[in-house]
Amino acid sequence: MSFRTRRMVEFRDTDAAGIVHFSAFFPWMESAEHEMLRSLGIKVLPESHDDPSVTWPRVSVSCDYANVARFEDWLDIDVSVVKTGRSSVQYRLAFSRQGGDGGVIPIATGTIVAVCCRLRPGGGLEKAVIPDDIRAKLDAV
Ligand SMILES: CC(C)(COP(=O)(O)OP(=O)(O)OC[C@H]1O[C@@H](n2cnc3c(N)ncnc32)[C@H](O)[C@@H]1OP(=O)(O)O)[C@@H](O)C(=O)NCCC(=O)NCCSC(=O)c1cc(O)c2ccccc2c1O
Repeated sequence: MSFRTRRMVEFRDTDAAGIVHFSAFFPWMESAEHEMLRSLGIKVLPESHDDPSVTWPRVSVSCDYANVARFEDWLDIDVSVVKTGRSSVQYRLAFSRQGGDGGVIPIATGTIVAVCCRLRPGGGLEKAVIPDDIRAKLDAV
């Protein structure tokens, strides 16, 4: 199973060559991940340092590019959980668009590894085991 969302390519996402700049994919990857977490009822960020809920700093992010995308293209983003570890979760974010013939054109594939952490007073991060209820939700994606 995966979570699907969409983004339209805005003018600001494109470069002098008229195609989506490589860096534009990273905010889309992040906001698609957050949208998926919210859809599962998982808080993206604790409200305060006293809030016992967890936070998800990333330790690795990458993106591979297969085909170009252009201004006003609609991109489908399929978010899936590749694996959950003790504290880490690896997401795959597959970008694609519809071709003129109705086929699917792969555009890019991103990977994010986030680590479940609790916020320490003062703002430090402490790695934490992914809580069972959250793991069960993530493993279903
Ligand atoms: C996050 C840390 C506190 C972890 O510390 P520690 O060194 O103890 O971690 P480990 O080495 O034990 O690894 C934990 C866990 O992750 C796996 N892992 C680590 N590195 C990689 C990697 N490169 N690739 C793949 N996997 C990796 C490792 O195998 C372990 O897996 P287990 O499942 O076995 O436990 C510490 O690393 C730290 O503080 N790092 C800096 C984090 C940081 O500053 N990141 C950039 C900014 S974070 C950010 O931008 C951000 C964006 C968001 O969208 C957020 C959304 C919601 C909340 C927060 C967000 C956020 O902070």
